[in-house]
Amino acid sequence: MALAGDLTLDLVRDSLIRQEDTIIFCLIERAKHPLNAPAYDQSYASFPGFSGSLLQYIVQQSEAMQATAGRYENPEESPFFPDKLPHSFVPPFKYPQVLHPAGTSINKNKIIWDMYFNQLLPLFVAEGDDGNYASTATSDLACLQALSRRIHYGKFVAEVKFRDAPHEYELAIRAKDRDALMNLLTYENVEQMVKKRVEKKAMVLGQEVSLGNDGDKQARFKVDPSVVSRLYGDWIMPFTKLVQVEYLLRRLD
Ligand SMILES: C=C(O[C@@H]1C=C(C(=O)O)C=C[C@H]1O)C(=O)O
Repeated sequence: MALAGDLTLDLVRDSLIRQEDTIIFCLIERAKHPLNAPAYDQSYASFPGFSGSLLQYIVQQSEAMQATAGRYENPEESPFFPDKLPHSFVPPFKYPQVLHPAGTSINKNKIIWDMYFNQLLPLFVAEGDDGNYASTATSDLACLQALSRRIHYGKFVAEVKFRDAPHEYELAIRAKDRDALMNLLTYENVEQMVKKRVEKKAMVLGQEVSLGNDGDKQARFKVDPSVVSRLYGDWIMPFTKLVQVEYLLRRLD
């Protein structure tokens, strides 16, 4: 969603809520396949002129192709391999200038990548190997992009919170007081609601749907709803808040 100048916290929250659906659908798609370890093994395949795993190959090549089609011109998008990107060939679109320009330099994709592969993936995919490595890596890319977009959306969250209470934020920014900024931007009640809502969405969006009588069937979900709640509580929201603090620290530059 492109945000106009009349950015409000409600609009920003609406976008975050819609992005929950995207993230859960992406996880459901990835969970179709087992772990498929060779996709992440550097020694499994060699691509001409490229060193890395099949997954890295798919991510870097896809990002490069999407960059030529203008994906990273949008301030809501952050690439995983920013050093390797070609220029866009499409006519520039006038995205509303909402963020302070220093926001562009914030990119937390390294910690998102590590969290996704080292912590999250083993929690929601089965062990095993079905050989579908290209499709698996494509699903991983979709998950990574959805998580990255959501977490970097913290820049917009921070901007709107700053505009709503500039004096309070300015004091903490000038004192470079990260703890004070964290306290100002944290809403515990919102976070509890988010965790409950994503757990419920994982149940609704990931349920088995059949035409028979479902009443006596044990509920089975394509992705464990408690994992989705944990993903938000342990990683997505803390990382989004980290983006918010880092953005605010640069907001008066
Ligand atoms: C995004 C917000 O800011 C903070 C971060 C949250 C998140 O990442 O979902 C939720 C609540 C706040 O603690 C918000 O207030 O909506």
